[in-house]
Amino acid sequence: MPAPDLRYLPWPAVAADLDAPARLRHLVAGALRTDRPLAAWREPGAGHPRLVVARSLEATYTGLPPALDAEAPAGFAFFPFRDSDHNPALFLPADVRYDLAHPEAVAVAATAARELVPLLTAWLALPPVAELAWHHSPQPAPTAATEAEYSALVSAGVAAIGARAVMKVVSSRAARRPLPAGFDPLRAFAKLCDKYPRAFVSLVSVPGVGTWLGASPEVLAEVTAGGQFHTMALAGTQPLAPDVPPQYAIWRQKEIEEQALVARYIVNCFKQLRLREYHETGPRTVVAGQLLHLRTDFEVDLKNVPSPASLGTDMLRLLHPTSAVGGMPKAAAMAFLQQHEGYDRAYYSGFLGPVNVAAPGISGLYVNLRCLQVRADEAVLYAGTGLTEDSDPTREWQETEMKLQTVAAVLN
Ligand SMILES: C=C(O[C@@H]1C=C(C(=O)O)C=C[C@H]1O)C(=O)O
Repeated sequence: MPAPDLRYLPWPAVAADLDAPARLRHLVAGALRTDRPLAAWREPGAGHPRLVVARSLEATYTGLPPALDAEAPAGFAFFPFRDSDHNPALFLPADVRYDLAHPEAVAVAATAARELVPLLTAWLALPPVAELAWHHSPQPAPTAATEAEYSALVSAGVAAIGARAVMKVVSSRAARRPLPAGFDPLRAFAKLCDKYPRAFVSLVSVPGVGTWLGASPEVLAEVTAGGQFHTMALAGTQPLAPDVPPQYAIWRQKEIEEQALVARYIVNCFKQLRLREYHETGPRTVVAGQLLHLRTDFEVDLKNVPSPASLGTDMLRLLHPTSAVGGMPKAAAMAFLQQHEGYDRAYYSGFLGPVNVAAPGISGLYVNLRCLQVRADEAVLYAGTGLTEDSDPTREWQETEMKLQTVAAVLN
């Protein structure tokens, strides 16, 4: 159904014969050429991706996490682990939208139509280009930890837990890999969509910030068409064994405790909001690419809560960064990471996703995991592991190696 606040532009002659993905490329080329921020994503289980292009970089700067209610502006949130000048919190207003399920037109927000329709008409009329000029971060590439360095970080984490400075902390590292010749982020995005149908697959490119690709298994805060709020406690990792059905996976005490801490953290957030009416399902074993995790789902029927419009917003502000990516207690874990981790996570383990794009009142924010940053001549990949008192540095290194494989699939 056409929305009243959108104008639909038909494709000009140069794009008339292009198929839906080629039209996506054509729009992305125009956005990159005119230095506009863009985000493409494919929701878990969805058949088609969507794209938003923001009218300008300035329009994307936001000091706060997005509001998750039907009245809030439509757009795509791209939030760092820690908000800073280098890694600003962004919200790309959905000024230009393209849904590959409806490839016949491009939608422009009525509020931006006067400025954007003439510009968009001009870029869409240009001939399609072969090479796209992706945005790269001006920051130096982060230091990639060696196995010895990562082991020292894990040992420091275990010592901090032993000394009762923290209960849980999630250490992480960056890994640098050369980009294969002719690496094409849009093709990599399509490959991630095919390979990981149950992941939230994303490609974000913002001037002065850079280009990020990912396939996340973890919902941070979701508000569905049926009026449900959903979040999850995801933790514990083991490789998917080829001949063992996931429901037969056996978990060690360490993983069970680690995941239970994340679940408890979510319950505490509900308590802070004095919310008692929620459904908890799990923990159960779920598949994420070549890995298994333990997951508990939390569902709230927004019809049954006193302030349905603000629950999503309030929960998002309490949840990020969850103990699945930071630790517990939150402040102590964040202080530990700041002091010991030794690199800038940037947008890794932040969150991202659409707000009110599919329709007002529908949002899906995911934790930015299993992701990489595309730089001019290399990719930076990120992975972390939840530590408890029993963590073993060699195993934790291997776990990060396994997690890196998810997104490294596009570098082969
Ligand atoms: C931190 C990451 O993953 C998180 C940590 C997990 C763990 O410690 O087992 C599992 C899933 C995620 O919540 C990552 O993928 O980098």
